[in-house]
Amino acid sequence: MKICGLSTAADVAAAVEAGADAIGFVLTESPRRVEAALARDLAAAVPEGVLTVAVFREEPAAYVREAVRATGVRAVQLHGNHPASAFAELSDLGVPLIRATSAAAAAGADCGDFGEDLLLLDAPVAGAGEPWDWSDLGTRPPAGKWVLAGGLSPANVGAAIAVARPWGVDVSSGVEVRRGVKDPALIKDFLRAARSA
Ligand SMILES: O=C(O)c1ccccc1NCC(=O)[C@H](O)[C@H](O)COP(=O)(O)O
Repeated sequence: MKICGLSTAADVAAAVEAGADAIGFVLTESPRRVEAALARDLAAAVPEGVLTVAVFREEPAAYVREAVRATGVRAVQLHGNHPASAFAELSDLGVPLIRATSAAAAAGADCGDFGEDLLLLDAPVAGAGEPWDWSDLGTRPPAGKWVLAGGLSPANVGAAIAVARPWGVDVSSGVEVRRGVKDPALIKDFLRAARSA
């Protein structure tokens, strides 16, 4: 269970306390973008058992590499149309690589096709809070570890898990009161609903 787009110490603490398995910091253009120095400080307060993830779109490998070094995050999530070589280029970082892609663009994809450690199937626009039709995934799931994202919320995550049977779930907009502003109560509700699904 990953909570993405965190930008304050209070929200990070709320996510950790409520049982998040992973926490995402957006280091690409977004209303949720955080500077590397802030991501470093927030990540430093996260216990080892919770995975910290740096989220990028199509920045060059050198930028990703430097951001990982500067922030100390323990996983990388790449959105966009990356070729397999982009993952190969980052494999020596020694952190899990997450391939985040629009499910529509990646029909029939399996985790590992591009050398990634985790496949994240998202809505066409990342971070927009738009649900999509994930019902087919229950009958034709990707092989390996995959995460459902895009328009999830405390209200729909239970039904989404029941239908799509993902390995994990990821949320951003659905635990916000407005774009970029998280609500600790919604984070708690989301994790409780996902856990009991
Ligand atoms: O959050 C963003 O603004 C963002 C911008 C660019 C690339 C990725 C971004 N977010 C990535 C995420 O992991 C989101 O949690 C995921 O797309 C689901 O978002 P939402 O539909 O808002 O729950």
